[in-house]
Amino acid sequence: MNLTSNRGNIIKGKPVADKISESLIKEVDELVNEGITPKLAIVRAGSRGDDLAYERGALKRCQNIGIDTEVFELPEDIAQEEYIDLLKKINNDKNIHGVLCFRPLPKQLDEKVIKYAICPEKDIDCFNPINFAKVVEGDKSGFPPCTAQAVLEILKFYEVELKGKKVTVLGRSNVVGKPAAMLLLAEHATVTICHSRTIDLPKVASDADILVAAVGKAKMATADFVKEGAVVVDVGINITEDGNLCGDVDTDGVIDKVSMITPVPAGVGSVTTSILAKHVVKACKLQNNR
Ligand SMILES: NC(=O)C1=CN([C@@H]2O[C@H](COP(=O)(O)OP(=O)(O)OC[C@H]3O[C@@H](n4cnc5c(N)ncnc54)[C@H](OP(=O)(O)O)[C@@H]3O)[C@@H](O)[C@H]2O)C=CC1
Ligand SMILES: Nc1nc(=O)c2c([nH]1)NC[C@@H]1CN(c3ccc(C(=O)N[C@@H](CCC(=O)O)C(=O)O)cc3)C=[N+]21
Repeated sequence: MNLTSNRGNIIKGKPVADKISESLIKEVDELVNEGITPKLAIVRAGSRGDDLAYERGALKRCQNIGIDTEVFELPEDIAQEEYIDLLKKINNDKNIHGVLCFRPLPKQLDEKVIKYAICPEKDIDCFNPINFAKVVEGDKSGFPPCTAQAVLEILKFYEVELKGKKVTVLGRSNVVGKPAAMLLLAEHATVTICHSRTIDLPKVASDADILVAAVGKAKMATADFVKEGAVVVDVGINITEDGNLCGDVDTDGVIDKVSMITPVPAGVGSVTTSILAKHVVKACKLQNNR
C-alpha cells in the first residue's frame, strides 16, 4: 500500500472488505451453478441495539454476495431447551451452512451449555470450544471469531509487518480480545493482553508498535496510550449521546502521533461482515466436499 505520509494515515475497512467480497462473489457464482447456494442462519434472542446493527450489516453483505440468509428471532426470555432445540434443527438442516448466535446471550441461557450445541462445522463465529481451541493451537481449519480475523485482515492488507513486533491488545473477551491476541501471536508478534485489572494501562499500551483496542469504552485510549509512529486498530463500536458511532480510541487526540489508524465507523466493522460471509462460503464448501 502506498501511503502518502508516515503519520496520520486513516486506513479504511472498505477496500479490504471489497477485495474479500469480490472473490466471494465469484466463488458463490460457481457454487450456485452447481445447484448449491450458501446460507447463513442468524439466531437472535431479543432486540439489542448492537445485535441489530450487526444483523443489518451482515444481511446486506450476504445479499450483495449472493448468500441466502434466515433470521431466527426469538423472545428475549426464551427457555434454554427451546434455544438448544433450534440449534439442533439448524445443525440438521442441509441447506444451512453457517450459524451466528448473537452474544452475549440473555441471562437465563447458560453459555457454557449452549456453546457446545452448535456443530463446529457450522460454527462460523467461533462459539464452540472446538473452534476456539483451534485458534489457540494455530490450526487454520476452523473458524476464528469474525471480528478478531478482521483485525488481522486489515493489518495484512495495509502491509503492516507483524513478525517480531510488539502488539498490545486492550480487552480479553472470547469474541474479540483473546482470539485477536492468539491470531497475532500465530503471526509471530510479541503480544501483551490488557484488561480492567491491568496496572498502568497507558504505559503498557504505549510500549506497543501496534495497538488493538477492543474494550467498549468510548475514546478511552488517549494520546498517552500511543507510541510515536504506532499502528492503531480501533475495534470499539460505541454509540455516542448524539446517536453517532465512535471507537475506543480518541482519534483526534492520537492522529498526529500514529502512522496508521482505522476509523470508526468504516473501519473494522465493515471488514467483520465480509469475514462472516467468507466463513459461510468456506463452511458451505467443506459441507459439500468442494
Ligand atoms: N468492529 C466490530 O465488528 C465489533 C466491535 N465490537 C466492539 O468491540 C468492543 C469490545 O467488545 P467485546 O470484546 O465484545 O466487549 P466485552 O465487554 O465482552 O469485553 C471488554 C473487555 O475490555 C476490558 N475492559 C473494560 N473496561 C476496561 C478498562 N477501563 N480498562 C481496561 N480494560 C477494560 C474488559 O476487561 P475484563 O475482562 O477485566 O472485564 C474486557 O476484557 C466493543 O466496543 C464492541 O462494541 C464487538 C464485536 C464486533
Ligand atoms: N457472536 C457475536 N459476534 C459479534 O461480533 C457480535 C455479537 N455476537 N453481538 C453483537 C456485537 C456487536 N457487533 C457489531 C458489529 C458491527 C456493527 C456495525 O455497526 N457495523 C456496520 C459498520 C460499522 C463500521 O463501519 O465500523 C456495518 O456492518 O455496516 C455493530 C455491532 C458485533 N457483535
